[in-house]
Amino acid sequence: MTGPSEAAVRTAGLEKTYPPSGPRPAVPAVRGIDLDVPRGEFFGLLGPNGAGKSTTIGMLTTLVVPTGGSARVCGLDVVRDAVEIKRRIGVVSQSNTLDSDLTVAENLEFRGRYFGLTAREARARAAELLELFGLTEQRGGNPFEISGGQAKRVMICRALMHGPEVLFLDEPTAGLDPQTRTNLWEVLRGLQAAGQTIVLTTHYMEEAEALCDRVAVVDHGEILASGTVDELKSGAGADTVITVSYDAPVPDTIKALADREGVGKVEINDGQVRVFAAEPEGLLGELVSIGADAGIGVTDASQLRPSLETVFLTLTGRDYRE
Ligand SMILES: Nc1ncnc2c1ncn2[C@@H]1O[C@H](COP(=O)(O)OP(=O)(O)OP(=O)(O)O)[C@@H](O)[C@H]1O
Repeated sequence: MTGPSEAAVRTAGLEKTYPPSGPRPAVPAVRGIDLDVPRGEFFGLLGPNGAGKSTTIGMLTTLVVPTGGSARVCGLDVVRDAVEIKRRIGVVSQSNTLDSDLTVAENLEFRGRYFGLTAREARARAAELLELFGLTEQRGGNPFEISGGQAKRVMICRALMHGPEVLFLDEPTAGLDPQTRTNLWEVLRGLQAAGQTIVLTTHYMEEAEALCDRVAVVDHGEILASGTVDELKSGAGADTVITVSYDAPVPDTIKALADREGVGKVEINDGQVRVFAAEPEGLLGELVSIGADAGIGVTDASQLRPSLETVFLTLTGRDYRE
C-alpha cells in the first residue's frame, strides 16, 4: 500500500471546523485544502497568524481530527492509520516540549527507546545527532537551561531519533533572534540535502523564500496560491508594489496610471495609493509629483521589489504583517 513512490503528503478538500464553545461560534479554521508534497521536497505552509497553518499540520500529524475531506501521509490515512503514521513522522511543535526531568541526551535516548531502539542503539543515535547538530557540549544539560535556538535543535534531534520519513516543523524559528534563525536554516538545509522530506509552517516570508522548494500561501483557512517561489511571483503578476500615502484625498488623475504599459493595477484607499507594476521605473517620482501638483503632501512611500510579500498583497489586497 505504501512505498517510495507514494507522495509524502496528499490532501483533498481537507477541512477542520472547531465546534462552538459557550458564546464562541464554530471556527472554520481550515476550509478545504488540497496539498501534494512529493518525497524529498522542502514544503512550506506560509500565512499570517490565525491562517490555519497549525491546524493543518495538526491534522497531518494526527493530533487534530479533520471534519471534512481527506489527508494521507506516507500513503496512510490520518484518521484510520494514525498509529502507523506516528511511527513514520517526526514532529517539532512551536513550544519547548522537552522533558525537564531528563538531560538533553536522555530526552533523545528516551524517544529512541519508545520507538524500539535498544539502549545501546539509542545512546549511539543520540550521540550522533547531537554531534551533527553541534550540541555535544549540551548533552548533559537541562533542556530548559540552554538557549532557545539550542532547545529547538534538540527538539529536531529528538524528532529525528527514529529516522522519520517526513519531518513536520511548526514555526521552527518563531521567537528566535535573526542570527539563530539563519543558523537553524543551515541545519534544515543540511537535512534536506541528506534526503529528508520536510514540511514546515511559517509566517516569515523570508523563511519560506530561503528554504522551501514549494510554498502554499494560506489565508483564512484556504490556499490562495501554491508553487515554487518563482512561480508564485510571476503567477501572481505583482512584480513591484509601490505604496504612497498622502495627507489628503488623491486626485482622480492617479487612476490614469493604470492605463500605462507595465502597470498592472492601481488601488486607492483613502489617501493611500498602491500601484502594481512590472515596469516600475519612474513611477514613485511620478506619484509624488502628481500629489505636489494637486497641492497635497506625501507622508509615506515604499517600493517593494517582487517577493512573496508582493504576492500576498496582490492576492489579498492586504499588507502582510508579521
Ligand atoms: N482548539 C481550537 N479551538 C477553537 N479554535 C481554534 C483552536 N485552535 C485554533 N483555533 C482557531 O482556528 C483558526 C486557525 O488557527 P491556527 O492556529 O491553525 O492558525 P495558524 O495559522 O497556525 O496561526 P498561529 O501561527 O497563530 O498558530 C484561528 O482562528 C484560531 O483561533
